Amino acid sequence: MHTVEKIGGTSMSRFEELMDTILVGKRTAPEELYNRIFVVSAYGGITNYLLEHKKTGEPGVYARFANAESEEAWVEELNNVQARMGEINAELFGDAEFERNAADSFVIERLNDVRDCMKSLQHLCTYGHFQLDEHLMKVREMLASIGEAHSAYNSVLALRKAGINARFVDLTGWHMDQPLPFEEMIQSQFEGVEIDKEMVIATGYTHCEEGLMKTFDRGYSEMTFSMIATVTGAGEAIIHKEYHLSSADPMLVGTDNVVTIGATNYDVADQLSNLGMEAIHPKAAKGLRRNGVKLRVKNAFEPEHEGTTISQDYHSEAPRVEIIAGRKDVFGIEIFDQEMLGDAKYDIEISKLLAQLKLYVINKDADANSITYYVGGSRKMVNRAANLMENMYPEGQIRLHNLAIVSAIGSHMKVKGILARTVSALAEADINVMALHQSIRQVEMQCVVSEEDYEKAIIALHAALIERGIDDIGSAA
Ligand SMILES: Nc1ncnc2c1ncn2[C@@H]1O[C@H](COP(=O)(O)OP(=O)(O)O)[C@@H](O)[C@H]1O
Ligand SMILES: N[C@@H](CC(=O)OP(=O)(O)O)C(=O)O
Repeated sequence: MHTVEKIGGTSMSRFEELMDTILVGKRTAPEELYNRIFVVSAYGGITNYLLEHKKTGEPGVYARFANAESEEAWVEELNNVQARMGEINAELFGDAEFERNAADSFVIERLNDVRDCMKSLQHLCTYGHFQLDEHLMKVREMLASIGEAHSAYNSVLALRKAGINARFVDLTGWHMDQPLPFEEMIQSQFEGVEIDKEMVIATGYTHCEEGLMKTFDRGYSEMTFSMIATVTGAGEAIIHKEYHLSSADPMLVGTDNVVTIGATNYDVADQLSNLGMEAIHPKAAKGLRRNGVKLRVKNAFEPEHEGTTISQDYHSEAPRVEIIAGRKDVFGIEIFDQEMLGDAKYDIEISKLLAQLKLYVINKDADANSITYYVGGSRKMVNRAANLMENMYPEGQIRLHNLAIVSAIGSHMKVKGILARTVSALAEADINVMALHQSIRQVEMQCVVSEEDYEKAIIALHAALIERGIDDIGSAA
């Protein structure tokens, strides 16, 4: 039985180490090397430059093109991407002339194609019969796909150079006549692949009728990964990350202080992804669950470690907080209006507006005459939302706050006193809790703090709720 294994962008940026761990290492026998399909993401940061920064919304090539900035602005950004890709190729292949030339020519060709398409489109849209808006999604898809084509193609070059029978499965549909539905596209591209004799490196991007970005947006490589696992009937699906899935971000709390999560469930994974830390794309989990494919998250650089199994029915036996997660760069958009009392229209209209502006609502809270939306996105879009809200509700007062959300998450937290312990840990660290959310399901407790308190709050919560533990808290609520 084979496995399907996804390698995230952060890990792809440490490719040489991957060769020694999950890709080749000490494996020599075909049964050790093959029967593994790898699905790769673009190198860390590349999709941000091609589209826009995933968290801050800072514009990349796509955003500059879509915002109708001058041609120079997006062309310059595209040239920067080309230069960055060239640097990655140089770092990876150094003096290996054949591979380096092949890698450079590959990306230059694709970037030239997309540059030509975008210029032609811009020209076409100077005629009133053609509207840029109608074609933007295609441009977005095309640009995104280059990130994954680049990293997959390079991986095959490096593996072949090391004597591995590697095969490039290009799902980007470049020069394809007609897009196929998602599942069919994967089926067709895997026809004739001999997984027991070839190490497949597939692009995390799939060109398909539905539009991968349109349907799933960022983090889409996990959708490709999940579809490949179900279509090819994998025994196990593995996500390789830079660290073990840990009790908090090891970069923030320190690798020695965090503990590795041995097992968790999809509910916890969804809370993480709502905060932007994608243990697994929520929609990708669905396909795997339905088809009974086992899922595991592993540290790409510690291949011997079992990692974390994710299942539907895992629940911690003892009540405890399992993960401290959070998000910086959160904007609180607050509207106060005395007319609001008892009128549901405000919330409906503002939610619609925020969705139109593609601002991601992480959470919201309300009292009698105010609602605050906690959103992620670019400052520019948040300002636009605030201006539009001012026009919609001239009597209302709109305020923006720079915030962070810190959250304690667990599969079994329905116990008395746990919320009090969370809040007092922050108070003891001299952090003001500006808002607090706990839903009745009690899978997470979110504390809204000022942006500058983010790191301090994560460290304080981890120390109080995980390092010191909550053993003395017991009875179920
Ligand atoms: N609870 C956590 N466990 C592990 N890593 C975390 C956690 N929270 C945040 N991170 C951070 O996530 C970063 C990116 O992880 P990863 O998922 O490998 O990226 P990618 O999306 O590129 O696959 C890591 O560098 C780590 O600092
Ligand atoms: N590179 C894409 C797709 C993806 O899934 O990436 P990652 O596995 O690095 O989150 C993105 O940034 O959205």
